[in-house]
Amino acid sequence: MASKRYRLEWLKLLLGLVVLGSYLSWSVVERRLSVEAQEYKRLTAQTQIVDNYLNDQLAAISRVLNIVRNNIPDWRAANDSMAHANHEMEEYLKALTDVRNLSVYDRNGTVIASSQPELLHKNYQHRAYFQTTLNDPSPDTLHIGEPMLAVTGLYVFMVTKRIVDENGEFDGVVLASVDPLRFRTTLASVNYADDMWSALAHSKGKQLLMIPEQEGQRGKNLAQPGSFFTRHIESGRDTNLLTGTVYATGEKRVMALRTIRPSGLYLDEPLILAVGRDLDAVYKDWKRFALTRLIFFILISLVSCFLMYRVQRSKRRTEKAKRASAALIQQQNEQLNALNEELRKLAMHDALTGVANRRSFDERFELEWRRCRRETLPLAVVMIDIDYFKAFNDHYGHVIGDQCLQSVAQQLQQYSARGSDFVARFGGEEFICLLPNTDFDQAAQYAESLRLAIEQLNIPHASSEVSGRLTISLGFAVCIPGNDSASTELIVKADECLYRAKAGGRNQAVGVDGCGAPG
Ligand SMILES: Nc1nc2c(ncn2[C@@H]2O[C@H](COP(=O)(O)OP(=O)(O)OP(=O)(O)O)[C@@H](O)[C@H]2O)c(=O)[nH]1
Repeated sequence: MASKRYRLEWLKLLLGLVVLGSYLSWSVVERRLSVEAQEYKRLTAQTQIVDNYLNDQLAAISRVLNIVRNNIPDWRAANDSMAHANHEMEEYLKALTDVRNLSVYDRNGTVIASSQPELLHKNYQHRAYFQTTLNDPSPDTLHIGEPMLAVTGLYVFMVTKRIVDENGEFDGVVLASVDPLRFRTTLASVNYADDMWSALAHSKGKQLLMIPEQEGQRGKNLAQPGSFFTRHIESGRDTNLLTGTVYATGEKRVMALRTIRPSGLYLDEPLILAVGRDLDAVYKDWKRFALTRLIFFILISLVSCFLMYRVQRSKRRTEKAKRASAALIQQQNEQLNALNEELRKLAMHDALTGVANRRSFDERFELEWRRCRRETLPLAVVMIDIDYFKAFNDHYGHVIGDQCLQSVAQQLQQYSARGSDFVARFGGEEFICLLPNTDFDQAAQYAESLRLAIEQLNIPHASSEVSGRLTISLGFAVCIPGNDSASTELIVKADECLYRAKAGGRNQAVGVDGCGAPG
């Protein structure tokens, strides 16, 4: 029962810990989702900033290229070897912060005008950007050339537009050479944490710039299987939030990727922007949060289990002590009861002969007196005295005398076989028998049977004057009990009869019925 209660307590504790654990787990998951959502939101916002900036820049470049293209007929007509054109393009260049030079190529790829005079008359027909522009019939397309290593050792990319003559035929290329390093400040401005970097790549995969700059990153081809770049391109979406390993650096990152494709411009190849954070850094605080929750949970579990164990152990000990003391009390009670019983027996029995003592007789006599009075039944009292017992003692000694008393008592007890008959030692060598519901004749018969029974014991009594063996004299009285004072009278009468039996020669029984004379 107790162990069931203890098990129930453990079950309750376990249930409490499960609830607490669930709550803590939920709070940890919820915190992670919130961190994730917040980080994704911020990263997306950062790419938007760069997108806006590049939109403006590309739109400005497109507008300037259009202006240059529109001015070409006038510049040609001026017949000053495009000196005026070079000068104007230098002025336009000042408005374009990200552009290193503006040039005009004729249909054969030779520079006929440029903001950078040393490029004049050089031929770039073999360049991919020239060929791409040549092969695209649309004059509205803004061509974004693949990044290429410039003579300066820096990666640049060419933004070009096709020039057409009055017949719509290809007549050259207007070009802006864009220096991606000029985007450095903008890219750096979106890196709001130390672990961040942002990067810009051409849609064919070549990386233009990574901020903060890392060795060997510029010009790297990102179009590799499984790279963030490839996953973004393959998704077909303009924006993506991806986590995984960065192809270019091998770091674990969360990256926001965006295709830069300004509306209103007809770009043949967009730019791809990536802004990302180190995953460990993003979840650093969250990990600490999760760890503290875990430690808290483990501590609570350990402490509560330990306390439960201690409390139950102490309860068990108390219960055990209680049980032990209850058993002890019970044992002591039993001993006490046995002792009381012993005392009661001692108090009510004669120590030498084992039959009831005088006190016990008095109680019993009173009880039987009342009962017989109530039921109007006769009650007989027989007084028994051993003949010449003093002489017996003198002759055989007191030890044999005691044994003799025991034998007589036993014999009397045996001959008082009725359940209601009662034998007691009255004092010294005197015994008394109480016989309820016994009339005079029955009492006389009983007294005689006792006398004979003692005779039959055949106890030698060499000093007896009536016989060679032990004999007894008996006096009995019988009456139907009346008032209480008559009870003493009944015993007195039995004693008187005994006296008469002694006087009459001993070894005989003398009785009296009620208040009549002895018979
Ligand atoms: N051994 C022994 N003797 C006892 C005990 N109680 C009483 N007596 C003896 O019993 C004797 C009684 O003697 P008396 O009263 O003179 O009577 P009696 O010698 O029996 O003579 P009658 O009764 O006249 O036949 C005394 O000597 C007591 O000492 C007892 O417990 N043990």
